[in-house]
Amino acid sequence: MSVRKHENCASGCAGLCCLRVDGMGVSLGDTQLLHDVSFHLHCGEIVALIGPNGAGKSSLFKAILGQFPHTGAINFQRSDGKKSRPIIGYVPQSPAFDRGDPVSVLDFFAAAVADWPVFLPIPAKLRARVRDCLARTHAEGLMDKRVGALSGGEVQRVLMALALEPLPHILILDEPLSGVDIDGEKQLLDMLDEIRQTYDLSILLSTHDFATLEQFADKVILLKNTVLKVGPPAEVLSSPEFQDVFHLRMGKGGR
Ligand SMILES: Nc1ncnc2c1ncn2[C@@H]1O[C@H](COP(=O)(O)OP(=O)(O)OP(=O)(O)O)[C@@H](O)[C@H]1O
Repeated sequence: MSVRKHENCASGCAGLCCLRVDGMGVSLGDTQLLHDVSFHLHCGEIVALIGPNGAGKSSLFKAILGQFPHTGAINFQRSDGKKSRPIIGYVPQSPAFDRGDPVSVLDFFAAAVADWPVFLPIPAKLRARVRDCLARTHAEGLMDKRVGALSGGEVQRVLMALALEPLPHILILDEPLSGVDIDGEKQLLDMLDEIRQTYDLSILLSTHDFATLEQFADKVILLKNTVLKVGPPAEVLSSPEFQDVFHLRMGKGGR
């Protein structure tokens, strides 16, 4: 299922490792949010991070982004085998625009990618660049819409387009499916698959929507302050760890 074009990755993980987290811990003040977190994100993979509220999913993302201090190691393996800082595209949890916000998607995007003041007319060249960026997530038709008038799915497509400029090595999405209806969810998941194939990047996302995991995720990480289980969706969803964390009582016949 995965598109793995980085055959030349030098070492570890059968030469396909993209992001490697080893024994990572995160503490804020006296509170330890994460401990002994280890996992690999392979090139071209879509990996879903699941866990109950407060499990530390957003904190894990923030540590990878360098926003939270951490212990342990977070390494990125480039396709030429060297270690370096990756470009990471990030869409935070529940970003919302004020419903009355008069700023257009074009204005918002131009301000974000080119520091262009919203009160100045946007030159044709910048407009074309914004259109091209939005086209990566099929959101170019939203360019002249007010950001406050976007649906949940449309907000995600615009913010994902922003996270893809410049094209990152890793795309991190914090609960991209929340606030998105069933049709929008299908569109977003199809788009994620298209993005990873087109741009050859790895995607790490958190979700509480377990029903769709088998459709799109190559691998699932079950987190509750540490990694409890990693594996293909079906394996994690049927694991005792998953049942314990979500207080499920399964009969002998499973589901
Ligand atoms: N900046 C912060 N300062 C102090 N505690 C924090 C901070 N950010 C998160 N926490 C705490 O860390 C714990 C993990 O929070 P986090 O947001 O990472 O969990 P989560 O798995 O993303 O939860 P949810 O599924 O509800 O979004 C929570 O108890 C939270 O209160």
